Amino acid sequence: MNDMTSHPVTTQDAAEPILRLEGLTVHRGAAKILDRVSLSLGRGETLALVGESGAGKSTIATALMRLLDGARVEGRAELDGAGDLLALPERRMVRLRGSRLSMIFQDAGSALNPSYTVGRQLTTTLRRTLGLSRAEARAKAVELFTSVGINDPDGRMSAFPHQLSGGMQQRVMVAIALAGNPDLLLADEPTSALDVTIQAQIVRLILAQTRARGASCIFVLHDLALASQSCDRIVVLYAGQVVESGPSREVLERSRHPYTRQLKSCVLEIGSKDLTAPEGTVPPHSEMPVGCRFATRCPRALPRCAGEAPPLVPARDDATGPLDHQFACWNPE
Ligand SMILES: Nc1ncnc2c1ncn2[C@@H]1O[C@H](COP(=O)(O)OP(=O)(O)OP(=O)(O)O)[C@@H](O)[C@H]1O
Repeated sequence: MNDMTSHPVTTQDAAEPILRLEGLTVHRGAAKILDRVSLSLGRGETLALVGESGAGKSTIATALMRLLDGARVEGRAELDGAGDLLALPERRMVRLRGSRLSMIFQDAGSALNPSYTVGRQLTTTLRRTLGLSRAEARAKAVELFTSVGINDPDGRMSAFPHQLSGGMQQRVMVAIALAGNPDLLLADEPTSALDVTIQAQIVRLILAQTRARGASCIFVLHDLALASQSCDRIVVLYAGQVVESGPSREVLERSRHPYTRQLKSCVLEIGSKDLTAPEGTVPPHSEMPVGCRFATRCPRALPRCAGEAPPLVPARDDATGPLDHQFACWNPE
């Protein structure tokens, strides 16, 4: 089993937030896919979004990139020095994508363009984001391929995506995401399409490269053990709402929300991989309770929980800010 406590606790005095997300709400028709999600990310910090399938993790990342289609989005996402990502004109977003913020998608095989060599896809990004000449972009591409662990980087420049393994394709995606020196990386379960043996390597690679550049990263993961080992902070989502958040070690060792406890016990029982969901199912959007959304599955539910949604509150009396440990529960552990 993984050592879930090995990662250092990040302090709240981490630098000024690079991202402040406030009240992100996403509607699809009558369904509220995300409900007032707020989080802060310090410069150079790594944050994991954790929760079962359907919790809304990918929706947060995609909303930040402004790549959600067919959804109504409310809230603010203040990226330091750039303004509110949710309100900027599209032409500003086009410039920011790849240069200030980049996304690494779940399945590199479908995110890469099958018709162009991977070298061309990387050099195109380098030329667009850094304004390099053709020769400069090629040299930089080889350097980037080397830094993400691609063997024979020069030779691989002329490979098409289908000629590479899944792990290599994801390394190419990482190189493309890093090309414009973004200060915020969004990694959406970047290893879900890969063999278990390759998954940890890719997660480590992304975090090492993020840290080496002093960038920040939001990692979408559903493996709580991997999240706590690798990221500074954790945000636990349930049915589109934040139920607990804070420094990884605190959230893990002093979990207050019964759902976090259940996620944790699943990991402890099963080992680090293959997280199965806690017992029961998330209510469908059409039947979402008005009170705590977890109440229908919660072993500690009180009559109050069904009718009144609990607010996020600090886990400790001496808590001072949004980077502290917080939870939303009327009857915490
Ligand atoms: N394009 C879409 N059209 C309609 N509903 C969608 C769409 N994309 C996501 N949803 C719904 O939004 C909710 C949140 O989905 P999302 O993919 O963000 O969850 P997730 O936590 O990332 O799950 P997973 O781990 O399975 O990727 C789900 O109920 C999903 O069915």
